Amino acid sequence: MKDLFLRAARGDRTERPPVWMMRQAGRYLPEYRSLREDYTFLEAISTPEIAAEITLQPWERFRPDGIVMYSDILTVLEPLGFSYHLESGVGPVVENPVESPADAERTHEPIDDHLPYVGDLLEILDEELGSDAAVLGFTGGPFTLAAYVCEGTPSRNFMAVRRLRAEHPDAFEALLRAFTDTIVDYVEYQVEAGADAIQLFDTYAGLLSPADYRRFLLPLHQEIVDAIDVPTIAFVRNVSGNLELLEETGADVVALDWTVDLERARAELGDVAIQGNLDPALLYGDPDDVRERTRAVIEAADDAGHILNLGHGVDRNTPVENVAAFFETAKEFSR
Ligand SMILES: Cc1c2[nH]c(c1CCC(=O)O)Cc1[nH]c(c(CCC(=O)O)c1C)Cc1[nH]c(c(CCC(=O)O)c1C)Cc1[nH]c(c(C)c1CCC(=O)O)C2
Repeated sequence: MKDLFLRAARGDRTERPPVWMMRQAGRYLPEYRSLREDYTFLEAISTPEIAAEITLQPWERFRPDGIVMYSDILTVLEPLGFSYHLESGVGPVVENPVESPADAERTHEPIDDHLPYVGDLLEILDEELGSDAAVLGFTGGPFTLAAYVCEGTPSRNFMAVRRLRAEHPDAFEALLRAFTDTIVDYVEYQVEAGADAIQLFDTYAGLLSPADYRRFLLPLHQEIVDAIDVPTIAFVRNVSGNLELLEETGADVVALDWTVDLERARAELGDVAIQGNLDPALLYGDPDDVRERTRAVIEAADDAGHILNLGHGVDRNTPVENVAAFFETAKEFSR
């Protein structure tokens, strides 16, 4: 329910935790795989009716409290003049990556000119779901997008952007600035189109040292959060030792990966709402274990607002029955 989702996002301890799952629309669902046979990824995300159908597939099965629009963080590359395509077995490939400091100096074209399909999708979802579920928009964060356009392909350690920070700190800052300006316009556009909440996925920002994070990135996260008039969720992986960096963004909800102990997080973070954090790999196990471990997450997060989620996206071959067990455990919980 939308109301339950929004109450928890604002920090209320709710009768049960609202629940959604990162990547809940996607490859673990047979109906998704079948629809994708007819469309490429970029066709699917840029055709509002198809994207809406995909977004609503998990809604039809599990009735989660939050529905995340089917899209990708890389769509904002287009207004900034980057081109990319999805290569099977590799992932998205940026055709004109950042290779020199001059490539980092960019201005963006209007969001509306490039991404009208995102607004159309949010409008369809808002109309379909009404008060039944919160519609979640999202954006990639400046560091994660910068990491991707410097590297050009998926990477384990994104050395190219970290090298840019060391060799050409001004260019590094200019690139983060260009993404932040684009992101601010993009999130305002999503809220206008009907998003009930926005998640900031700066997934890779934990690759920065805490000092660099604080210096280069935190003010930009704050700027993005400030621009959003609906509840915001901040997600960064691998920052378990520095959770205050997420709280200081000013986001309503701090999203945690599964390496964070929730009881410790509660103690460190006080009353801010938290989201997470079951290890997605546990969904390959026995359904009874999934239920037990999910209940343990709910109980550990007990004292203030909690939105139940995984610690990152659901993996592509996850048994649907375990996804169902996860959602059911949240819905059956009561306090
Ligand atoms: C770098 C990056 C990308 N995408 C993303 C990142 C940041 C890091 C992270 O949080 O994982 C994040 C992302 N990707 C997607 C979302 C939507 C939100 C959500 O569903 O929770 C978000 C927030 C959908 C998607 N993005 C993509 C899919 C899969 C599409 C398909 O193959 O059917 C989905 C559902 C494609 C994509 N897009 C990207 C990659 C690397 C891939 C391939 C992934 C893979 O092959 O496992 C770029």
